[in-house]
Amino acid sequence: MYKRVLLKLSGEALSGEGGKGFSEKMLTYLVNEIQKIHSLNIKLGIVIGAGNIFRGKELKDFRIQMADQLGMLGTVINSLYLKNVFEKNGIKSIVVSPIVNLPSVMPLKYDFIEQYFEAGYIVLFGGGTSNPLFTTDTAAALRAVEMNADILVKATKVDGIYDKDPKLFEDAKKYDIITYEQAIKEQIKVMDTEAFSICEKNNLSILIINFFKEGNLLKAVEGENIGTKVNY
Ligand SMILES: Nc1ncnc2c1ncn2[C@@H]1O[C@H](COP(=O)(O)OP(=O)(O)O)[C@@H](O)[C@H]1O
Ligand SMILES: O=c1ccn([C@@H]2O[C@H](COP(=O)(O)OP(=O)(O)O)[C@@H](O)[C@H]2O)c(=O)[nH]1
Repeated sequence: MYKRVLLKLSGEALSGEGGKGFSEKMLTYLVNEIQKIHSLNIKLGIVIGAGNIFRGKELKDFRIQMADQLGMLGTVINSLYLKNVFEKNGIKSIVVSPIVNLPSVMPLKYDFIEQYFEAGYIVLFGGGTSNPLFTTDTAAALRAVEMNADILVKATKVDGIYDKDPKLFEDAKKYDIITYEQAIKEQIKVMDTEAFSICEKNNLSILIINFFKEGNLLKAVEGENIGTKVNY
């Protein structure tokens, strides 16, 4: 079983696949999935995207630098939203972010983060990398290395990495394991090259799983053979 986990969730984990905003049904599902792993006493960090609010590249009339700042703020909104939902369900969490100064957002300080983990809090890392032109996949890689995670779990909408996009090609074949070298060479789109590269350089594996299949998150954390593992 993994003991220190960084979980990357798409903003769509809050809205449902392809949706915008927040869905009660999805939030209930998410809390149930998180509760299953939280009870295992693992140190859990979460990076949440903002696809349910803004993705920079979707804002066509904006300069990308501006659009991406909206996206980053969206990740803080989602983190705070999630903190409140967790609180209502008896799960302790704390939002940390380098990009905003709000009463419920703590600064990103390594020593404090360790203390939050020790005290049983889930740490929600908001604000992405704090730079435009990146995505929350890269932020997840960065925070995973910073929190010394033993796995980065990207919980997304496909069952793992395939030889081609499974949403477009019915005959796509799934890999159980793939190396970073292969993932980068084949330009696998399920995660950014920057994220692959950060994890490779820091000897951290990534596990890609389908978030929308009940029980998958628990299986992933328990080390079951699901999804696709990207190894260094
Ligand atoms: N080779 C591939 N294997 C798996 N998924 C792929 C591949 N190429 C493209 N994709 C697409 O990547 C998507 C997941 O990436 P992304 O949209 O960035 O997820 P998220 O919003 O969870 O960060 C999947 O929905 C899938 O359609
Ligand atoms: O380091 C970062 C992380 C995110 N973003 C912006 O925030 C948006 C939301 O993140 P992402 O697209 O990764 O969300 P997801 O698809 O995971 O919901 C991105 O599209 C970018 O516009 C950014 O500029 N820098």
